Amino acid sequence: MMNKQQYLLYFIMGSNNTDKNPEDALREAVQGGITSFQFREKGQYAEEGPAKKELAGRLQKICREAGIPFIVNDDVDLALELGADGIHAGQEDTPLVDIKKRCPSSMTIGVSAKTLEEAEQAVQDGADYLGVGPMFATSTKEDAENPVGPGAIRLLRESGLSVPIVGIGGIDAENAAFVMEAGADGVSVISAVSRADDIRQEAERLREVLR
Ligand SMILES: Cc1ncc(COP(=O)(O)OP(=O)(O)O)c(N)n1
Ligand SMILES: Cc1nc(C(=O)O)sc1CCOP(=O)(O)O
Ligand SMILES: [Mg+2]
Repeated sequence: MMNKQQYLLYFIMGSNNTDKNPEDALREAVQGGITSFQFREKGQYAEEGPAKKELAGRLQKICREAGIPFIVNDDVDLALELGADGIHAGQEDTPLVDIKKRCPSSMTIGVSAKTLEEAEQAVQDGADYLGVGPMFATSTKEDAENPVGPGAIRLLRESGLSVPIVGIGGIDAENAAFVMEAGADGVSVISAVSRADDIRQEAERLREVLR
């Protein structure tokens, strides 16, 4: 199970989120201080089948060696086959109750929520953390909704939710503080880190803001 500190800088990446070799990109992000990683292999040119599993295994190994939780996006079968540390599911993905039936209790289960109703339902169904977004405009997720802003996290906290929360969507070193001030335990980022010229330096810059 992930501890609260591990949500601080939650990096997400698939092979199409970087022009670099994904293993090199992840290694650089680890050196820069990311605290957890989600394998999100989807969209154009995404690997599938055995190639997806092999890539996931190579990235999982890097996380293991660094002592960083390795979370799989959407794909419960892959998470179980690899013995991942967790799984993240959106509102349109495998229902949380089904994930809970299949996965060991040691696995961290994250759920996307952008409204109080979705968040309360997810917590009631046993989510270990919530991913709330988009905080800001993003072009990384093709089907992203309109930004809900850090206010969405503030609302969840004011409503009494104490579950770990990460903000996601359009977050970078310039705006991450607004997400934390709203009550988040951490930020989830893709492009701010994966597309940086110097991935290690950008992760370090984010860690500076988050500390
Ligand atoms: C930490 C975190 N929060 C939210 C999401 C988004 O999940 P979802 O809505 O299922 O969208 P996809 O990522 O599957 O496109 C996430 N992946 N991680
Ligand atoms: C994967 C994802 N989920 C979102 C949500 O709002 O649930 S926004 C998003 C994309 C995050 O990428 P970037 O950091 O490059 O904006
Ligand atoms: Mg999903």
